[in-house]
Amino acid sequence: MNIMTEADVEQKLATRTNEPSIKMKGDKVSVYYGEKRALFDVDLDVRQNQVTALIGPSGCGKSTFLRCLNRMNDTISIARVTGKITLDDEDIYDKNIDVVELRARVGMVFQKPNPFPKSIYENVSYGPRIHGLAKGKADLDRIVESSLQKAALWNEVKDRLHEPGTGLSGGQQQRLCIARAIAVSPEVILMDEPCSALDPIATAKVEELIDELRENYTIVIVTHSMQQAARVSQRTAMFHLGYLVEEGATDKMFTNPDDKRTQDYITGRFG
Ligand SMILES: Nc1ncnc2c1ncn2[C@@H]1O[C@H](COP(=O)(O)OP(=O)(O)OP(=O)(O)O)[C@@H](O)[C@H]1O
Repeated sequence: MNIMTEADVEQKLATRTNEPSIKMKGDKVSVYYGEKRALFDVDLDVRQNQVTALIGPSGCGKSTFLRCLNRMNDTISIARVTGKITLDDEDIYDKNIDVVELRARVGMVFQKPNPFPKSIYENVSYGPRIHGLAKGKADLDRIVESSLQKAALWNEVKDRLHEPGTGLSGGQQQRLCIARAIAVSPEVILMDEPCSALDPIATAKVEELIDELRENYTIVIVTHSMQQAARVSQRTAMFHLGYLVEEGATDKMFTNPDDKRTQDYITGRFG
């Protein structure tokens, strides 16, 4: 007998309604930092090949939720996560999950560009090397080039691959960090305010890149900029005081949200 899994059913329903399928699913996710509870029973789906923006006032739990998606909260000793998070229907908090492999499948780009103090080439080739993804030097060269191409940085750095990554401009460094994330062929890319340290021109470039990356990756982005959320995302999730207030199509969230708190936040009444 052919038994359908929950993911099969979702895929079927998604096809029928023309909705992208669900890549990651948060089910009653709560996070505690010691005694303090930072997230309260968050149910949130992340759809395949879409950009999901997490918005809300400072301290509402956006980054905390983002870090749950690749178990970065494991690195914070006082953090405790409850509830369930799946990636393609697989529980990422299961004891058999290899966290290093999970973080290759669900990559992360941080607020401040953080290239290693190594060459541009080494920044991008490090991940594929330690994950054994290249079959020799030529293959590694190919991965480095294609990752830099996909991060829209190749033309600017192809003649200086062996110079330090830290010598690039802020915007270039952030695209280098995106290339580094892409190099291990992730399925999901998490971005925590990736443009907050960039000037408007570099920000526009990264936003354009995010839109292109959506074709091949699923993206979740934390942003303080309402304009950015509206420009780059298809879905928006609004957080407030550790609760998910509402989630929906970005167009609707910015024109006709259901919750007054969303309305107040997007119109700049608080936050
Ligand atoms: N490492 C930590 N240790 C203790 N408390 C933390 C830690 N990280 C976050 N918190 C607390 O958890 C709550 C949610 O923080 P979080 O950084 O997730 O919010 P945020 O919405 O991303 O905020 P911001 O927009 O300011 O970055 C806050 O009250 C914060 O002080």
